[in-house]
Amino acid sequence: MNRAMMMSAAKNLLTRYGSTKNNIYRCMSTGKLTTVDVNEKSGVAVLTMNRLPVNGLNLELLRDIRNDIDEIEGNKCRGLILTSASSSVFSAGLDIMEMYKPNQDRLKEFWTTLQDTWLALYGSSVPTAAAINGHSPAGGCLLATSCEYRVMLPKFTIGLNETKLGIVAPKWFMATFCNVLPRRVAEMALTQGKMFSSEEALKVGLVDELAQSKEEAIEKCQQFFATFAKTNPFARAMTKQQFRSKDLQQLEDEKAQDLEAFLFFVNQPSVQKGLGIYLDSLKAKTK
Ligand SMILES: CC/C=C\C/C=C\C/C=C\CCC/C=C/C(=O)SCCNC(=O)CCNC(=O)[C@H](O)C(C)(C)COP(=O)(O)OP(=O)(O)OC[C@H]1O[C@@H](n2cnc3c(N)ncnc32)[C@H](O)[C@@H]1OP(=O)(O)O
Repeated sequence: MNRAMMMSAAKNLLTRYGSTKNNIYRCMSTGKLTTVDVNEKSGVAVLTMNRLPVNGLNLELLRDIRNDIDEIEGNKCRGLILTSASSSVFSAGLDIMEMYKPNQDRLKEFWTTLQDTWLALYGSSVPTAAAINGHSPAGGCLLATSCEYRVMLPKFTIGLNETKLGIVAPKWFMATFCNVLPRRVAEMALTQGKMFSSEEALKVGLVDELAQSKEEAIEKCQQFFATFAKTNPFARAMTKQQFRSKDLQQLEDEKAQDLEAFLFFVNQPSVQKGLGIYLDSLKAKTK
């Protein structure tokens, strides 16, 4: 982050926090595939993904999440908890149908919206946490690890499994993973396409706590936010942004090249073939 960007971020944060210390704000749901509920007392917003059955991240769901994050930031919420309306899947990751035999204009829009959603979530000045109440592969894991804290229910799985699908996680997926895990653990897991059980994820630090129910997970996320009670919100947000600025700046600088690499990669006949086989295997499971 250069000096001008830092000053502008500081100005935004001062405007947000300057005179609002003890007030409670209300946020409103913006999306059709998401809901946002704000706890009137704590000011914490719960953003629920609601594209059942598996919260596949298609263009419309990503747009809704992105708009919600902007609205939660704008409404001066005290925290953002990301969770799912499904009782078994947090998010199945990117909707593979967006990448398989794609319409090229939509494909571009899809990837650009994913980039923007990540920039908004990873760079959010609002404290963020994920209540992971179901499986969370690939893009689902990206969303969860973009948050500052993770609480997961037992007996589910989480990880970046891209290599198992014959695709390569982009650099910013890897950076997000490395922000949570020791580099060696991250490299091993990424190259193996490893999906961690909830219990394994806790052990390596991919998640911070386990909870027995969604309600308990949300409560634990709220408790995490409470640890900031005696900190200055502006100083907290600036500190977070400085920790993450290198990763954020890298994607900002390379957005166009990243899009080009994605389009080139996804349009390779071998990748299309692999995605087709993977989709068939998923569908065969349900027959
Ligand atoms: C040199 C290169 C340099 C740089 C690289 C440049 C570019 C990189 C290029 C690409 C990067 C892309 C990064 C990709 C990220 C992703 O997120 S890819 C998606 C990965 N996701 C998965 O692998 C998860 C697959 N799903 C599951 O494992 C399971 O569905 C589940 C564990 C999540 C849930 O299990 P169940 O509850 O049993 O549900 P079902 O399996 O029965 O599924 C119900 C229904 O949903 C369909 N479905 C599931 N997941 C997806 C999905 N991700 N996309 C689309 N559709 C999905 C499934 O087929 C079922 O459909 P129906 O049979 O009901 O029609």
